[in-house]
Amino acid sequence: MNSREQALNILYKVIKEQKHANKMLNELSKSKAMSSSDIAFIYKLVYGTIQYKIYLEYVVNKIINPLKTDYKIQVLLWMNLYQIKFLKTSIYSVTNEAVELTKKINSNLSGLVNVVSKKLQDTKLWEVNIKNKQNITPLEMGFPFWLYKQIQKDYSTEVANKIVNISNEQCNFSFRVNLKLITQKEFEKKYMQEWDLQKSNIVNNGYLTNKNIIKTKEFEQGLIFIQDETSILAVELLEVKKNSKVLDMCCAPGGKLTYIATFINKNNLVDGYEINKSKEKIINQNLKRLQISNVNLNFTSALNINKTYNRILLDAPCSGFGVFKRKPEIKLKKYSDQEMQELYDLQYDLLKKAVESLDKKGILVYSTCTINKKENQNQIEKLLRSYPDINLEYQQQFFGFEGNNNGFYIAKLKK
Ligand SMILES: C[S@@+](CC[C@H](N)C(=O)[O-])C[C@H]1O[C@@H](n2cnc3c(N)ncnc32)[C@H](O)[C@@H]1O
Repeated sequence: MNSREQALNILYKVIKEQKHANKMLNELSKSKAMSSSDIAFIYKLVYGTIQYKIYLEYVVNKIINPLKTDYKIQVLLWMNLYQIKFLKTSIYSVTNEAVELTKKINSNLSGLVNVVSKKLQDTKLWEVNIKNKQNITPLEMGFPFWLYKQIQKDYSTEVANKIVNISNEQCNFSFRVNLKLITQKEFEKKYMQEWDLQKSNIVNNGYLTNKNIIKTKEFEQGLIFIQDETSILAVELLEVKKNSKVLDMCCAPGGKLTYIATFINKNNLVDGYEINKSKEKIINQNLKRLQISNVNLNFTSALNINKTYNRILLDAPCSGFGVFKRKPEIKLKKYSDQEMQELYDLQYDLLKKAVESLDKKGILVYSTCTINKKENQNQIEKLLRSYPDINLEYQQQFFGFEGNNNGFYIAKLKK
């Protein structure tokens, strides 16, 4: 199977069947079935087509009837337009490859794909002509109108425009040092210059780099852990001490759990809860690589907790509308009202459980990777109204344009 066919199959599964792109791409890359340059090309085709899918579909629909065209062929045409417009691939190679691919899907359609692909090079066709001028940029950036409107309503047009404009950028690559194995001082002495690192402005243990650190022996040996600065911040705000009694209520895949564990004594265990047992493997892989053993994992709902703690992290399940840069398929996700309501209810039930499990003078950090006010500020406001013994010490909505990061929300509360 060649690169374009692989990309098309992955795209179809992501768009039609809501599968996760990064999971399939990682598996493909691990299988070593293709060269690293082919893999890089597939990543580009898949992520780029998803990022701009809404726009690509709009343009392609000017020349085909979507109701009468096989869906896989439509995905192929979106991928073709992405290559022509954004990768500047020659029309000759795009069309030829697409026709060959179509023969495998339905040879009757190869004539149509040939004609449509050639038409897609017409730059007039690429123009966006819609009545609502405010929606032109969101459409050009492949950003869903409903989400643009929601952000405008929650914050402002300026914030919404800034989010749209950066939504297809590659975000900063950041990591933290595994304090279990090496101090920051030792690490910096050895790697600061060699890896051309920049220290984070918002956390103590955070570094930005352009180096592909996943391929280094230091990554394999567990000296570093790739993590957004905002996720690192959520843990640092917990002020974990050596003998703190710590609970991580929603812990898979263990990014924050493994950081918490480095602040407490070796024989002090951090309790991690995770409802999804299928994530046990990935948590254990992270624990093993980072050589961390002072955790006590529980695969059940955090709503079943019946102990108290003086440090609680609730990194809640959320809509994810903050991580378009890393997971562009989030742009294509539309939850029903009922699904959203269930999510709000679960988040609030978990928050209530967290407050009820928190000792006096204890610290609770609530975080999500979304920019949706109803999952963030509104939940905390409601909590503060219901629990007068809880104080808000810090609250920040990161939108993702401040330091080329992802959208993230953090609230730090004290009893
Ligand atoms: C945002 S992720 C957590 C990420 C994790 N804290 C990290 O830093 O690696 C939210 C997790 O909550 C889990 N979850 C959802 N409902 C839960 C519940 N009732 N109890 C415990 N975990 C739950 C999900 O399966 C998901 O793995």
